[in-house]
Amino acid sequence: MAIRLGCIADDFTGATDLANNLVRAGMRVIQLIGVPRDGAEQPLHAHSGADSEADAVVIALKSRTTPASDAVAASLRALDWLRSAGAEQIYFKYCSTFDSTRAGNIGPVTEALMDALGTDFTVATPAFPDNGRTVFKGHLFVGDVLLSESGMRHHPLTPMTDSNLVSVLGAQSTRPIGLIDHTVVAAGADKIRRRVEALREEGVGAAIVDAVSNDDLVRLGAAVKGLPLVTAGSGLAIGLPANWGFEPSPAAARLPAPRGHRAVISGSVSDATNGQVAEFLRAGGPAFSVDPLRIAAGEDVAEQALAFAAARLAEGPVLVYSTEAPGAVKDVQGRLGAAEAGELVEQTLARVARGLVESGVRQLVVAGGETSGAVVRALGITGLRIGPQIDPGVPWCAAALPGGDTLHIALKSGNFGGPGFFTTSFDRLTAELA
Ligand SMILES: Nc1ncnc2c1ncn2[C@@H]1O[C@H](COP(=O)(O)OP(=O)(O)OP(=O)(O)O)[C@@H](O)[C@H]1O
Ligand SMILES: O=C(O)[C@@H](O)C(=O)CO
Repeated sequence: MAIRLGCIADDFTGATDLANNLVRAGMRVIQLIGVPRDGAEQPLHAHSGADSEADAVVIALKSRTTPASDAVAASLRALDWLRSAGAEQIYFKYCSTFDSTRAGNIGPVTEALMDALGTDFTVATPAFPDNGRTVFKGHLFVGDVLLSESGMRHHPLTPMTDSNLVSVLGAQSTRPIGLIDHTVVAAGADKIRRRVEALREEGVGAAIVDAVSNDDLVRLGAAVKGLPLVTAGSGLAIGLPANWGFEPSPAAARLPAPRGHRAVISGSVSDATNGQVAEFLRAGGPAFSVDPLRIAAGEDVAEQALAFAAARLAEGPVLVYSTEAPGAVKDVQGRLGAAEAGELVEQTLARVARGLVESGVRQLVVAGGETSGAVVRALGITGLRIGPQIDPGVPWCAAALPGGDTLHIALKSGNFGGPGFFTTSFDRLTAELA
């Protein structure tokens, strides 16, 4: 089997977000957790818990905040794998809030991929209008405010204090960065292509592209047909599958029927997840709170959580969460150290995930990018087949557990999902696939 589109994503939940948009536009997609070690021959069904057919493969890396040289090396390994699997075009996926620093990693990875592909031009747009991310005159908006006025300005690792993406990407790149603005994008694919040629002649290496609507992304998608490399958030994915003749079809999202118990593990501390936990508690769902200070004091909190869950799994989804409001998280971080607190919580939630699966959970929602990485690794999952969307950016997926069983799993990025996500996601799975 040869794939059409090969994708490299800089984190786990971001990879699923991209895969979701490709599936919605008609491609069958498999997401791999890291670059497979055994090379291109490795059968994809070993990763996905379903058949091996895929039109696109998304390789999920953890390269958003690593040193730039590590991110480049991992991305080039992923590129090699995707090219040997037949990929005709490469898509580098980063965050819709352009999470990066002056050192990278969006610029360095983009330029390394351009060099390896021998291409002199690419596009860059984090626009994802379905989730409120739009780019206008090169400036990124999150909802109604500029990126630099959004919560992202306080991000601990990648504080985003400049909304002008031409200057943000310029600071991370050796090549000149240009702009394809909304007047060009609105005029259609031919006009965009002509602007690309003009920028190329000026020696521009990459252009930020305005997009304020899905229609803009569809026009851009048509215009970048045949470009060896595109770079974007997940939004551009809605415009690419049509270049190979794919059309939206429920068949692209088909997964095996769900079975087994249901659970939610939440280690995300974002505003959206805090709201989802509050809504689950308000509705009276069974929930166990993981307290990092008790883990640090030596209590076996994972065991306590599993005992709590075992008695309630038959009732419906059980939630195990460490999610707290920013003030409480800061307090814990002040006492334990931010990295140490994160590590303790991730290890505990990963053990809880293993125990829940041993207790028969086969439908699992995980909230938080880092948390998802820890859980997926603990469960020995190496790949996911992408199924139907729950909310923008979050699909259900099927994974093969090491014993051969299928686990339905949804990896929710911290900021995504509606307030009722922790219950509606299961209703959605039943409605779509049962
Ligand atoms: N109560 C808590 N106190 C301190 N740290 C916590 C607490 N709960 C979770 N954490 C840690 O905070 C980090 C949250 O990161 P994670 O990526 O999982 O979620 P997020 O940042 O909200 O989501 P995303 O990255 O998808 O936007 C993890 O390392 C987690 O272990
Ligand atoms: O693009 C986004 O916002 C998400 O897919 C993501 O990358 C979250 O980490």
